[in-house]
Amino acid sequence: MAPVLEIEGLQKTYRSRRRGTRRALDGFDMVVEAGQVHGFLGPNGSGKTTTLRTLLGLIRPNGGRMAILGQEVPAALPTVAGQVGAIVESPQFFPHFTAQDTLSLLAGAGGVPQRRVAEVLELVGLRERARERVKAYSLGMKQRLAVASALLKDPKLLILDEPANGLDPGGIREMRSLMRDLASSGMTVVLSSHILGEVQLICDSVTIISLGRRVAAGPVAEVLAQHSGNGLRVRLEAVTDLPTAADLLTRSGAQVTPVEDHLLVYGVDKPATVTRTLAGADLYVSELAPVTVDLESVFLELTATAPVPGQHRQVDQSAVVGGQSGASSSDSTPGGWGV
Ligand SMILES: Nc1ncnc2c1ncn2[C@@H]1O[C@H](COP(=O)(O)OP(=O)(O)OP(=O)(O)O)[C@@H](O)[C@H]1O
Repeated sequence: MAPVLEIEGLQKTYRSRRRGTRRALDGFDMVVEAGQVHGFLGPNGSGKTTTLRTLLGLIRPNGGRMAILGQEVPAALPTVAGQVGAIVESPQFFPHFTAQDTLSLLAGAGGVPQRRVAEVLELVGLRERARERVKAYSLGMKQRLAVASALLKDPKLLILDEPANGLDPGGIREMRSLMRDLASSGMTVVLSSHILGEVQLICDSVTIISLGRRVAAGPVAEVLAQHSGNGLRVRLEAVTDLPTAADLLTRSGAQVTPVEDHLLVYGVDKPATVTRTLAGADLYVSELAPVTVDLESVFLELTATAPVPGQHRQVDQSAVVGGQSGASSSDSTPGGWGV
């Protein structure tokens, strides 16, 4: 079966008189298989929104190819649009409309049966507040309404840019179970997020983008395993023996980093090498465990965005190409992608 989403070698360069030429996507690749919840991760300015907007036909790319549900886009967008629900950037709603009216209007415009309105209000937890005006909604309630609008047409592919934005912890948990339920019902969900602990809990697979290029992709467990580095955490019965142990292991060829009450040991062929080396010097191991990494540390390593003490990281990830281009920035189409 063809992947639900396929992007190959996507290029996007923004040109503007004032800001010059900036490369936002530099040969970006992404594949999402059916029925997955897929996390799309990257630092600020790395090209996530540009990718999603390009995919939805809101921006013209400079190169590469994209396919949704096996059909090349943007050419096939009129055919596949009915099967894609998306929220990219905060959608704007009429403040004086209620959620019920907003969704009824969108359903009417999109040829969706009105009974679906009640279904999606229930799904996102807004049923009891559906008859209040949107202007009285909190940020999290507006976010739920946005998700409801993207779900109206019961899409095969749901694309959400920062769906947990503004949600309280309970809301984040509800959004997590909603995403999982949608995926179990056969929907494919692509979500961009900066809440990496959440992504690790929700997502089956991830793509990490940095500087407009893919730097990691695959099932979450595989991405974590590839970056665990086969390290070992070593504790000894006596903390005072740690310097001696570090010295011994280093001399046997391992890379050793002392961390408070234990050692991180890399570059040994098997755990038994550590125990044998240390036992030979009457040093006894009280704990020997593989170093586990989380998505956040993999992300920080791959995107080189870990905080450095005393430095203020500058946010922009995209590369400036040459100087002022003189070309106009007319390649962006305004508008959203509701029903
Ligand atoms: N319309 C535009 N004109 C010029 N440059 C743009 C435009 N839109 C985005 N960019 C630039 O392209 C780069 C990628 O931006 P993009 O919005 O895709 O990043 P992002 O990964 O979604 O970031 P964030 O996590 O902050 O939402 C940034 O340097 C941004 O300033």
